[in-house]
Amino acid sequence: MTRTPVNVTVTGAAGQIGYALLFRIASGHLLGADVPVKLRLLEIPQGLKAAEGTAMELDDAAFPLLRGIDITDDPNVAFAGANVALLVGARPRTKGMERGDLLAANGGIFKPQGKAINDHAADDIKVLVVGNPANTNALIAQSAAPDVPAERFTAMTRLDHNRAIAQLAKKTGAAVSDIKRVTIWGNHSATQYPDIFHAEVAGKNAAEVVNDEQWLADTFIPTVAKRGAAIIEARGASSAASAASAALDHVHTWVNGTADGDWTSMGIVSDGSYGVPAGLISSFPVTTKDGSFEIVQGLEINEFSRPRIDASVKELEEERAAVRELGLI
Ligand SMILES: NC(=O)C1=CN([C@@H]2O[C@H](COP(=O)(O)OP(=O)(O)OC[C@H]3O[C@@H](n4cnc5c(N)ncnc54)[C@H](O)[C@@H]3O)[C@@H](O)[C@H]2O)C=CC1
Ligand SMILES: O=C([O-])CC(=O)C(=O)O
Repeated sequence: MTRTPVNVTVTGAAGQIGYALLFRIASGHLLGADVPVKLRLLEIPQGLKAAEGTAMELDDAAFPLLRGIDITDDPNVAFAGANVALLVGARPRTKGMERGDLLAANGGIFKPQGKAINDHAADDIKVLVVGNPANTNALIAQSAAPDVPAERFTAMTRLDHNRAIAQLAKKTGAAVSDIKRVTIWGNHSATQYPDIFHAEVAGKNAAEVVNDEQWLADTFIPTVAKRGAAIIEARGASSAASAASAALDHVHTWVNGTADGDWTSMGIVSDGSYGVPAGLISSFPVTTKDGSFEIVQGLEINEFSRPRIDASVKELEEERAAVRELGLI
């Protein structure tokens, strides 16, 4: 194989998502089965030993696509020449803690990382922020990287998107693969709005197939929006393998494109579409092609959806005000 390896930087590499993520990146699930990768693992000093253990296991798996692993606690080294950066390292939410509580704890991590990306990453860098609060952490990193096009900084709502597909498939008895055009709007938090009014189940409008607004309001939306908390309650730890899987989906779709007739959900810098104030990193329906994406335009937002989108966007505005106050943007 003559292809130049793609440099993939993963922060929080010794954490539980990192452990579920790295082996699948190395086996080709991030970029494709024919794309060699070099991994850069960024950890805090206390995490370096565990990251070294994971790197030993990666060696032991003898992945043909894996062309090297570097481990460091220096963001300037970790992001040097990076083509893809997965910003996972952060403090996970624990029982009873809301994402707002995490702003101050995690915000400080993302500013220096954004600056290191600005100064050292490759020109085609694509960034996915997974660490919570993901949208606002992405905003902090993006604000610290004025030389990188703002649209290269994205936040993960693909797990919410996938959760919404799974719940809709269960309700309708359809296969997951028959569900298209689900949208997550707003923040990756309990205020997010999973929207099925434009979605399809086996080619039919999903809201019409379900035909049960009470189920939408009282079951579907809260189940999807609070799924993270439900997993923590059940598992005693936050989602890890499903989060890793969604991170792979997010980047794979960004790089390789959405299927015809379908779209995905990504937290991206708003251009003002759908009344979301420009500059906020908010989740939208997007199509992707050749490594770039566009917001799906022209969707009618009905009376059920409008206040729900607005509520999540308001929360994002509050988070932005809070990190401004903390001097993080
Ligand atoms: N956007 C989403 O859909 C989801 C986001 N998450 C978030 O992902 C993040 C990671 O989750 P887990 O892997 O379960 O947490 P974890 O606690 O198992 O691992 C986090 C790792 O990050 C490392 N770390 C902390 N600060 C760092 C820094 N400045 N640089 C590099 N590494 C650093 C820690 O040492 C630790 O190894 C959490 O914020 C969690 O809330 C989790 C699930 C879904
Ligand atoms: O709720 C959490 O802290 C983890 C998370 O983001 C999710 O599972 O969606």
